[in-house]
Amino acid sequence: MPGIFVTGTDTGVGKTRVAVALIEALKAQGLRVVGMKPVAAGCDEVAGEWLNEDVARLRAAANVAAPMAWVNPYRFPEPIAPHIAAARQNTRIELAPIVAAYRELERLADCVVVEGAGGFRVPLNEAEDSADLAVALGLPMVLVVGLRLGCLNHALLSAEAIAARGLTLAGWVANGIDPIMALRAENVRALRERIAAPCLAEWPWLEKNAGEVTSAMLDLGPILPRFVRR
Ligand SMILES: Nc1ncnc2c1ncn2[C@@H]1O[C@H](COP(=O)(O)OP(=O)(O)OP(=O)(O)O)[C@@H](O)[C@H]1O
Ligand SMILES: C[C@H](N)[C@H](N)CCCCCC(=O)O
Ligand SMILES: [Mg+2]
Repeated sequence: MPGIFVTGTDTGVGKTRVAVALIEALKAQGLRVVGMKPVAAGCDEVAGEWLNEDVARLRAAANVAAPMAWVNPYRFPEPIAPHIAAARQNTRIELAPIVAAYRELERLADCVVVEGAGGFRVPLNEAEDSADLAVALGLPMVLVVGLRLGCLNHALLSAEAIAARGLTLAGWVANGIDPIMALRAENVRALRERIAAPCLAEWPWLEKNAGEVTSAMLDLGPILPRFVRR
């Protein structure tokens, strides 16, 4: 059964929010959904274990329980570039165990929502990057665009790179991460005119206490057929 790979124009652009919203929206369709964060850099120590906040949020949103080793095969304490974080722990991130963990999750659920680390070309080891992981998993992509000055270039480069790898951009989300961005609507329009894939959501800047996103905040319509059993 299929999954979806959530990437972004950068780190800190709202990928986890979108991944959680996708999980919520897919659950609302009656599907069994699990999240996956293959590589997480930046952990808190909880009861002697390293725990990453994104991983905790994806697990909390899922309606399928899965072992931590499958949901998050690689975790590193420092919130830094993953290949550097791995090297500093004398580890090398390998794609094969991630793909194997994904296959296990695929067996458990109707849909696996995978959140990448940072943007599409973030290195994972000296030779491979997040784009190679997306290709190895062969998943359709959702691109989260963090709306701020500079995002037009980052979004169009990301969309081009996704296409260049032969991957499908299933949709994108315009996420208002800058509360005082000038002419936000005009910028979103510029992206709508240039990105062929559907815009699944346009989110304003949300106050810290606005709570978690809900399934209602995402238009799953254009990508739902990918998640319905034939
Ligand atoms: N629409 C929004 N309005 C206000 N704040 C937002 C919005 N979207 C995301 N944020 C905030 O921006 C920060 C980054 O969001 P998030 O953690 O989802 O990004 P990310 O792309 O998953 O980052 P990472 O690369 O670390 O996984 C968080 O503090 C989040 O609450
Ligand atoms: C620590 C952070 N929140 C992410 N997990 C990793 C972001 C890596 C970005 C690397 C880069 O593009 O320069
Ligand atoms: Mg995240």
